[in-house]
Amino acid sequence: MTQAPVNVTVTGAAGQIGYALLFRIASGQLLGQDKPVRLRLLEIPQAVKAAEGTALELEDGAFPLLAGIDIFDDPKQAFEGANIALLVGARPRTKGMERGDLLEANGGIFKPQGEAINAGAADDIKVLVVGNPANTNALIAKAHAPDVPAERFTAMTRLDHNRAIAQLAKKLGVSVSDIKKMTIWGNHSATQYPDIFNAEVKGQNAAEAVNDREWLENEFIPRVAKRGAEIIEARGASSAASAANAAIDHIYNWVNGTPEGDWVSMGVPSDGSYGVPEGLISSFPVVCKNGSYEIVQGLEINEFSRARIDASVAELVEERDAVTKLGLV
Ligand SMILES: NC(=O)C1=CN([C@@H]2O[C@H](COP(=O)(O)OP(=O)(O)OC[C@H]3O[C@@H](n4cnc5c(N)ncnc54)[C@H](O)[C@@H]3O)[C@@H](O)[C@H]2O)C=CC1
Ligand SMILES: O=C([O-])CC(=O)C(=O)O
Repeated sequence: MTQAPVNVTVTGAAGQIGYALLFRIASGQLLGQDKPVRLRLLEIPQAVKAAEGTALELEDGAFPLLAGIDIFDDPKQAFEGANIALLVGARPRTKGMERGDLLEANGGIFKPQGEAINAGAADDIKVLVVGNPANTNALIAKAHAPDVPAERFTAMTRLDHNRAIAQLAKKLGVSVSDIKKMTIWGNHSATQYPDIFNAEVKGQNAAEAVNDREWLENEFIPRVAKRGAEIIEARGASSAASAANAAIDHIYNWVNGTPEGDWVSMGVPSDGSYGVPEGLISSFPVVCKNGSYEIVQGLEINEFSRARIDASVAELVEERDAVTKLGLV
């Protein structure tokens, strides 16, 4: 081992994403093959035993980069010294639950977690919220961590980004690595907007390469935006390994940078770019370098894109207003 272990806190560690995620973190895929990690797992008391079972399996992996595993049911302890926090555990929507109930139940999780991050995380903390509704949960956590720079709170739209690349590659019969500069705008929800007007395929504009408005509007956009539901329908459970994969991609790029000539999508606090109200956690194209990110500036937004970005951002404003009313931000 070449350096001190990085503390990685993972919430919802006993869940299905947690099971797919932890082994990849332990194997060095989250941060890089030269970076040892110490896992700090947070679960609700009823699920601590299951998390302990996963920890036994992690031990059995004999991962050279895994420096230790601690399991907690108290957020204050779990986030102590955290350098990276993956907030996966959330309250899922259950039958008969209204949107307001869901936001309130998640407020009960993300408020104390934000406070715990504020109180005890390391100065270089980077937070990724995966648990849904991811953008607004990130907004709640950020609101309760006033001492942490706001830009350290991000929400996951990388799964949507990866889904969009895969669908576009399939349509054009090219490799996923031929596609660059994909963007997801807005909320991680069915209103999200996957933008191919600014994407490139082998250096050519992707919208021109596709040249099929009917496919774009009626297949590609709804397919990507509703892919979560399609997976649930097929699998009987929501995306787990692909979500874990996207979380790995998100943090890996944030820490190690994005490749030259490309960008990724991240839900980040808006600085007002592209008319998105400041402070909202919305998905943007970002370039990462030296452990930080910047929103890509100067992209052309045509009328078609503008209407879709505005619709998704309007939904984010509604969610923010709802949690403001509940006193959660
Ligand atoms: N942003 C994205 O692209 C995606 C987000 N998701 C979301 O990720 C979340 C997790 O998904 P799964 O792992 O499939 O769910 P799961 O239900 O299998 O696991 C969630 C785990 O979180 C734990 N948990 C609940 N409250 C907690 C708390 N206060 N502190 C710590 N742990 C807590 C539960 O005990 C459970 O073990 C869900 O909200 C899901 O909707 C899923 C796929 C993609
Ligand atoms: O749709 C869901 O419940 C899970 C999710 O966020 C996704 O797969 O994008």
